[in-house]
Amino acid sequence: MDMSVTFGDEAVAAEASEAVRRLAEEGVPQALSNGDPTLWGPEAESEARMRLGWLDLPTTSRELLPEITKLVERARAENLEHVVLAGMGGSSLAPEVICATADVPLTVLDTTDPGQVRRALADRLDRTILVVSSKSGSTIETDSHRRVYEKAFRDAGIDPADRIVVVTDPGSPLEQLAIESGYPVILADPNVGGRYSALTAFGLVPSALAGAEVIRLLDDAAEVRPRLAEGSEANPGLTLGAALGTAALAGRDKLVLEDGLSPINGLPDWIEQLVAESTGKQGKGILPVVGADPTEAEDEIVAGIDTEADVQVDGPLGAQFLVWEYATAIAGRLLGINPFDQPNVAESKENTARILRESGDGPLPTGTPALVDGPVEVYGELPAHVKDLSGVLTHLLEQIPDRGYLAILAFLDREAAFDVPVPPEASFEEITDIWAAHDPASLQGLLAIRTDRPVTFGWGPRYLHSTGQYHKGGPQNGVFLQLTGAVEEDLEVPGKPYTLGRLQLAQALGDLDAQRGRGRPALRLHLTDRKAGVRYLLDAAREV
Ligand SMILES: O=P(O)(O)OC[C@H]1O[C@H](O)[C@H](O)[C@@H](O)[C@@H]1O
Repeated sequence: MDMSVTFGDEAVAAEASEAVRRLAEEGVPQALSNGDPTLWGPEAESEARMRLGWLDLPTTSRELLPEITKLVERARAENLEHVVLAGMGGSSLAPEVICATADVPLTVLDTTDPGQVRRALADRLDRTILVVSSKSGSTIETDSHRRVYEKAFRDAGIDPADRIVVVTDPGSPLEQLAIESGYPVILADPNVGGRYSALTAFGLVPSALAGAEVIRLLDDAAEVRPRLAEGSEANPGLTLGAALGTAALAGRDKLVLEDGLSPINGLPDWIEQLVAESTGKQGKGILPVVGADPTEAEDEIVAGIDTEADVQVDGPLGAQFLVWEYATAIAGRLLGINPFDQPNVAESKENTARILRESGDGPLPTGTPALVDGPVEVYGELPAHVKDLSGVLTHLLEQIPDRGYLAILAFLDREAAFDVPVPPEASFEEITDIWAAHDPASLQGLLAIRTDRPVTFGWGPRYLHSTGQYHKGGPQNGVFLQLTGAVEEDLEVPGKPYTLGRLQLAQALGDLDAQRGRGRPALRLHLTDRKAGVRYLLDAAREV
């Protein structure tokens, strides 16, 4: 299957074609293909100089294959069939889509929800292999997962050194720890940023362990690679980047991502991080909208993966990764931003660290609820006429400005809905209905039909490493609805003064501080009983 970018929207096609011509005249496609770090201006140059390694990965990553094969053979020989990946953002989003597309099971831990981590721990610990992936080697969630698993392995009489594999950058504190602990380390290419790292060790190692055929990804990427030097619409990365960039400049800066019934499963979540973190800064950016239907709003453009849309991007997964990365770099140039930094991500992390530090052993600074409706407490400022939960939701929707959006950010257990018992004779449709009725993510669809503005949904803290950059650094027209929940059974983080549940709440509060500090409307709904709270909230949304 060949990589292609085609258009269902003539206006987008015409703008893109004109921009392709201009960019070609300026020599941009050739320069990008050659790894020229000057394409994003003098301020971005030093960062870009060490962030363009992704262009060579279809060739350079092949060096990893013998090492990966050895790891896979060892895991097979020891019957380690449950592959758990601890990694945030760029360190887990690519393996998630690679494994979903290959239809091989991978348990991804990119959460601080104690229930979700407990579920992973309870699943075949005796046959678990844990991949600890972190480029920086200092990400708090990933560090916590490693600590939790080390203890669990030891408690079960298993040597962690037999079960933990580390993927990190050379020289990181995690590399050092791995060496000291006797964990095998696969070093990733340091000249590739996290969200561009799908075809590095970060994408390949966990995916191969889970059973995906990773060489195919490199072969498919290698096949499209020569076209990325071309100065014409035969260059799919140039065409896609020109379309995204010119559409955003013309005001169509909400990018609805659809993968329909495509054989590629879940790529929009990966694109979401790439596009949001790369472009959402200096008050500019492209907002990816995943999991929602197009609204036909004027500021929207729809991209389809192997699916008819304004811009349709067809091709195999390995080539898609490379083409979207190239396109994002092109769109970044057109928008006049540095697509390789994430200047606002640290802010929420710092807020969280401060909140944990200042609260010591005492309660976290949650404040007092402005309203309590059933199992839901509402934190934040509310006008006097708002008396119940559906009033709260209506109030939030009314606050979305022109060209703005609502972001639902759920610091909850992403898998909890699937634990709900289903009758043994239930049909597939009945089962999915039961799940949806217990899934906080259903709130996105329920609120989306009550506004003509985009509604996004992100799981916390996962989104902090993805759209969180856009929410803080992009155009300031977001309205934020946070969901948190009471913790029934918490989990210690060995060697740390916080539990996972405490960390999770501190992360929510830290990001809320960042949004409120910018004057954005932001409310936190706290579910004092999670299961009842989700149902109550979804019912309230139906009444809006
Ligand atoms: O791989 P790590 O260093 O643990 O980083 C994981 C993620 O964390 C940060 O928040 C960055 O903004 C992301 O781009 C990155 O993918």
